[in-house]
Amino acid sequence: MNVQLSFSSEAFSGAVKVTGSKSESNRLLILQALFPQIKLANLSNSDDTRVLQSALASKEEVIDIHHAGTAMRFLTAYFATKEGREVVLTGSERMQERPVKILVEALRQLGADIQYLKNEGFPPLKIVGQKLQKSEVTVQSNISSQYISALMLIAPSLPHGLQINLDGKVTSVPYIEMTLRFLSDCGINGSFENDRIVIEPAGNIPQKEVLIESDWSSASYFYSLVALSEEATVTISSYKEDSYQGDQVVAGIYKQLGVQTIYENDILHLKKCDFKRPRNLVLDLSNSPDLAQTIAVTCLGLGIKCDLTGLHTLRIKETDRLQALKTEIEKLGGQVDITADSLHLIPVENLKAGIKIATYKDHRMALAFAPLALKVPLEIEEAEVVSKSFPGFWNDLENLGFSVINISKG
Ligand SMILES: O=C(O)C1=C[C@@H](OP(=O)(O)O)[C@@H](O)[C@H](O)C1
Ligand SMILES: C=C(OP(=O)(O)O)C(=O)O
Repeated sequence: MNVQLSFSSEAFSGAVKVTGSKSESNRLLILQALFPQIKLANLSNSDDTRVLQSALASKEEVIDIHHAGTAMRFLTAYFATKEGREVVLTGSERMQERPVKILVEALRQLGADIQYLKNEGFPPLKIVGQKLQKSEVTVQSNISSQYISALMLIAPSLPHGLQINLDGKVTSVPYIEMTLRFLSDCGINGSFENDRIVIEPAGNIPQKEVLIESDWSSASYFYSLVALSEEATVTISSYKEDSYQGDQVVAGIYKQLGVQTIYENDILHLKKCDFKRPRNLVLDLSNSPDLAQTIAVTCLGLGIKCDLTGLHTLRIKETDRLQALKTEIEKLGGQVDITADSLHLIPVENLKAGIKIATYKDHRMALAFAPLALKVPLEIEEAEVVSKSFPGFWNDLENLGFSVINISKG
């Protein structure tokens, strides 16, 4: 499905209920599988959460988690501890190119039995569950925090808990902190100081209901919409000021781009306001990599230069996001230079109209470029990709007054 997007006016208002955070949901589903006394509310309706949930319920030998990176990494650790269970964990073509070796090596240090079925270091994996007895592991920490969260999530179920020694500069730190906070909320003691994480074995975990906050990465697309509008107020729910999600920094970043955030109970009011246009927006996004595409596209739409650094993880996500951004922004007339870990954008005064944006099976390409329709009509290819994190997105855009026309490919 391709969609043609346009907007008749640059002024709009409306309210949107955003689904639960997929990062929070996927951590809590693993914890719930280990400790069934945990109950969850406002679970994400994203594909990535659905595949994880059905994988946990599955009795099949082959489990396909499609494009879901957290599901791949968290389930690798989870099944490695399931004594007596044998599974083959596989995923989409792209998932079979996303590295998992660091995690597999770490689990093997603990005594896990995991074999690569195709290419060394990549899914599919054959996992034969074992009783893991060791209590200390060293893991390379500059490639993906998901490996570390995966180890932390199984840690309380190990007989002696786990000490995780982090080797190298730690990336995507807020996601590790989120994992630690949920462990603590569930009554599990742990600490994360410098290059060491310690998680104690779970004692008697009390009954616990956890309310999952809505997704801040998804919220970023509404920040972009408001920033690109002439005048807009969008109300999104359900959020909290003391979020566990690192992508909450979007509120501070978009303040510089003319979006005011007002917290009212669990509702966020995003309001277009006067602002002093930065000449060049300079940001290190190593703690919030999923915001990079949103911010680059907003800057393109506002005609603001930007220098984004800390993007070393972007090349191994759903697609090579640095290359994908460069290709699509250049189609619209902008100029982009990329390195292994940075992106430099020089915007263009008049964006080219009617461009087809390719999405490379990456939900965030579709989600990030859609708000640009406030500035120029455009087409998003394979628009259904948004369901990886945000299935209701196109409906929500229509409710805000966008014209979203489903057209056939070509
Ligand atoms: O733990 C998580 O929920 C995530 C961690 C991040 O990945 P990396 O640590 O690989 O950057 C992020 O990009 C991803 O969308 C979700
Ligand atoms: C990188 C992402 O997800 P994952 O790594 O879990 O596939 C994402 O949602 O942007």
